[in-house]
Parts: sequence; C-alpha cells; structure tokens
Amino acid sequence: MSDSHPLDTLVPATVSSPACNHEGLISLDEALASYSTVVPLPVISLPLIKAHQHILAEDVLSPVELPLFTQSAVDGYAIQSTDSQLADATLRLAGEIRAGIEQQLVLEPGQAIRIFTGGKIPAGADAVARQEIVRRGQDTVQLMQRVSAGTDIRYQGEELAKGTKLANQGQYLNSGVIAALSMAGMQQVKVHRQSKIAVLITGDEVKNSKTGSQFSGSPDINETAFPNGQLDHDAQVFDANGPLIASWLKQQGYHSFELKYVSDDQSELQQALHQALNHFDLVVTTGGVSVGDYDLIRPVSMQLGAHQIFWQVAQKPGKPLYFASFQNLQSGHQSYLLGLPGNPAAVVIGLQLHLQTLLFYLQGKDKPQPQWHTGLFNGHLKPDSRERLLRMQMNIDNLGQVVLSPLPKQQSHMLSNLANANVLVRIPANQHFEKQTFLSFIAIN
Ligand SMILES: Nc1nc2c(c(=O)[nH]1)N[C@H]1C(S)=C(S)[C@@H](COP(=O)(O)OP(=O)(O)OC[C@H]3O[C@@H](n4cnc5c(N)ncnc54)[C@H](O)[C@@H]3O)O[C@H]1N2
Ligand code: MOO
Repeated sequence: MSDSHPLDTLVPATVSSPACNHEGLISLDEALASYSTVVPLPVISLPLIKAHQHILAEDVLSPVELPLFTQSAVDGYAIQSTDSQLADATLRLAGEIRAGIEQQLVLEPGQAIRIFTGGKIPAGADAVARQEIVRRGQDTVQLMQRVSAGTDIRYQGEELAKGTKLANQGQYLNSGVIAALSMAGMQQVKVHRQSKIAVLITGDEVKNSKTGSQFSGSPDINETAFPNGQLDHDAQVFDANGPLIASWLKQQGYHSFELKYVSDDQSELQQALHQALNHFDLVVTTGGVSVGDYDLIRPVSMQLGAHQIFWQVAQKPGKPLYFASFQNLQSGHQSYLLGLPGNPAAVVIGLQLHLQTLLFYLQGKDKPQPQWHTGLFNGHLKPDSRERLLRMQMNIDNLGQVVLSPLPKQQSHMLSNLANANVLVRIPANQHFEKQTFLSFIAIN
C-alpha cells in the first residue's frame, strides 16, 4: 500500500457523487431493468451436448416425425386383430422381430410374429398381443383375450409431425430439451456464446490464494485457485465470496471463468481490472464499492474508461452495488462490470438477482427478469426504508399452501442460515408485516 491517499491520483472526471440517502438510490426493479441495455453475446453453432445450459438462439423445428416408424409398445406378438375374434384364436408363429433389427416380414392371416418393445410392426399386423395374454405352444400362440385394432402399437408420427416446433429461441437448454432435440436427430444447435467471466475478489483482509492477481485469459478453476489453511494474522477473514461465486457459476453451467484475488492496493487493482475489462465479457468483483477510502472499484474502473450505469440500489443487503459498461475504443472490445459489495449476504443477492438477470440478457434468454412466486409469509417484520431480501424456508403445508418461514441471522455479514434457506423473499420498503401476508419469492439456486 502506498503512503499517499488512494484517491489522490484518481479522481475520475466521470464520477458523479451519488447521494448516500435512500432518495438517491435506484430501486431493485430499476436496477434489474437496466440490465436489458446490454448487448447480447454472438450466436455460435455447438454440438448438442456442448450446448447444454446455453440459451437457444433459434426456434428448432423437428426434422423428422416421431415415432420414426410404427412400432410395438410391449413384448408380445404382432397379430391381425380380427384373428383374436375367432373361437379358438390359435395362431401360427411365423418369425421374430427384435428392436433395432431390420426385418421384411409380412404377417398373413392366422399368423403371429414374436415382437419386442420398440420392434417395427410388420406389414399386415394391426395390433400386438402382449405376452401376458397368450398361451405359447411350440410353434403356436393361443390368444386368451380379444385384442382390438391398434392395441399396444405406437404409430409413426403420433407424437410429432415433421416441422413441429421442438424448442423456442431464447429457451434454456436443460437436459430435458437436449434429450428432446437429440431424439429428433438434431446434432448441432445455434446458441448464444457464454460470457467469459473474470471474478475479482478484493480486500486486504481476505485470506488470499497464492495464484496472484494476473489474469491469464484461460480458466483456472480448481482447488489451487482457493486459499487453504491458517489465517496469516488475526485481522484476516476466510474467503466466503470466491467459493460462493465459483460454485454458483458452475451450477449455472459456466465452467470457463477465471477467479483472482487482489488487495486494496490501487495499482494492483488497476492492473487487474484493466486486464479483466479488456479480455473478458463480464467482470464480477466483490468488495470495495462502498464509500470508504479504500473502496476503489468505481474510481479505478472509471479511470480505465468504464461508464457507470448505476451505483447504489435501495435493497438490503447489497446497497452499494455498482454496474458499469466498458468499451475499448481501439479494439472495440465490449465488457460489463458488476461490482458486488463485499458483505457475503450482499453477494448472495448479487448473484441470485443481479448477476442472474444480467447473464440472461447477455445470453439472449426469453423472460430474463426474475420469475417471482407468491407464498404466505408467516411472521412479523418491522418497516425498513430499503426493500429487503430475506433468506427464508419455503414449505408446502398440509393444506397445500406455500408457506414462507423467516430464519434468524439475516445481517449482511452473516451467511450461516443459507444451510436452511431455500428461497429469497422480497419485503417491500416502509411497510409493517404481520402473519398471513402474501409475499414474492424466488428459489435460491
Ligand atoms: N459509511 C458507510 N459505510 C458503509 C456503507 C455506507 O453506506 N456508508 N454501506 C455499508 C454497506 S450497506 C455495505 S454492503 C458494505 C459494502 O462495502 P464494500 O463493498 O466496500 O465491501 P468491503 O468493505 O470490502 O467489505 C465489506 C465486509 O465484507 C467482508 N468481506 C469482503 N470480502 C469478503 C470475502 N471475500 N469473504 C468474506 N468476507 C468478505 C469484509 O471483511 C467486510 O466486513 O459497506 C458498508 N459500509
Ligand atoms: O447493503 Mo449492505 O449489504 O446492507 O450491508
């Protein structure tokens, strides 16, 4: 740390001085809406499996009909249904059709063909007698029940006609959609490229990994990225934010991100931010965005050319949240900076609401805004001038109602209740809440 005041050499011309009172803050909804101004990432074509957890950039129409051919739904015998009306109904066995084996067999009246689930129905057959309803002889099959036409047959095209829409532009490719596309023979899909993300954990007090703060431009997320062992002195804290962000990103399907630690030293921060803003699509920082003398993320980023979109949101936790855009005028490289406050609970809100919404806009997702659900709040709350996001436990009671139960330890520096929380509940500002109030929530993921 240099002897001079950290801001002596850094008074960016573009910094306004937003008032720290609540009137000067933007609302949570305004902050979330402002992410819609970002430029979505380019469209690329990916093999289906690699496209998992990406956002589809085009509607996908089925190139085939499904099922692909008329087939048996059971293990049994392909027959003509009229033969099952006969008094004796004993049919001659005339061959076998297995799933996946091409056969040119034709079923004649009075015959049965052994067939297995998924086997292609032979010409001449209009029903399958499942093996539980037949009595099998050496070369004969006696039907114990009448079987109507169409029984236990899956017809070609009964699920989908060729050209049916299978998936929509803007849709998230979860494993179910991947399977539906694969079943229709799709091998490549157009998706938005995922954001390349740099994560910068700041703070002299945060126990550091030894990997240094230089970004290499390639992902390095393995256990060596994180600090181990003892604290170096008793004013240090263990890092909560690095593992929080890394595991959250991985859960969202982002495996290509780089995470570094940087101290509150101005030149170190300047170097790390310069690299990150110029080589990544998105830079997520923690700490250093409040009003303290060593809260340098805003002034340093603005001196590097970042343009503040907003700073300070009327939310609790996470008030000093900072969002900026950056464009390198020479290379044209565009990136965004989401500066999350250092308090770990503020980082949770920053990920679940802000980063999630921002990423959805960057990836071109439909419905990018948080999809709030409603539940019955079961407790008391005093008014607060900031909208609050409380960690709660959501359960379904024995009447089938969605019930939200408050948890203790809600302050910004506390995280232990996350072990029991499954939702974030939105508490509007300046209102007194009693039991039996409907409130909005999202699941914590
Ligand atoms: N005078 C004022 N002081 C503060 C205000 C204010 O309006 N006026 N706002 C407060 C609010 S609200 C928040 S939130 C914090 C955010 O401050 P910063 O973003 O600058 O974060 P830091 O000061 O760097 O850290 C805050 C807190 O979190 C701990 N921390 C930081 N990083 C980690 C980490 N990786 N793992 C675990 N814990 C971490 C850090 O030690 C601090 O205790 O500012 C208030 N101050
Ligand atoms: O906004 Mo801060 O996270 O309330 O403490």
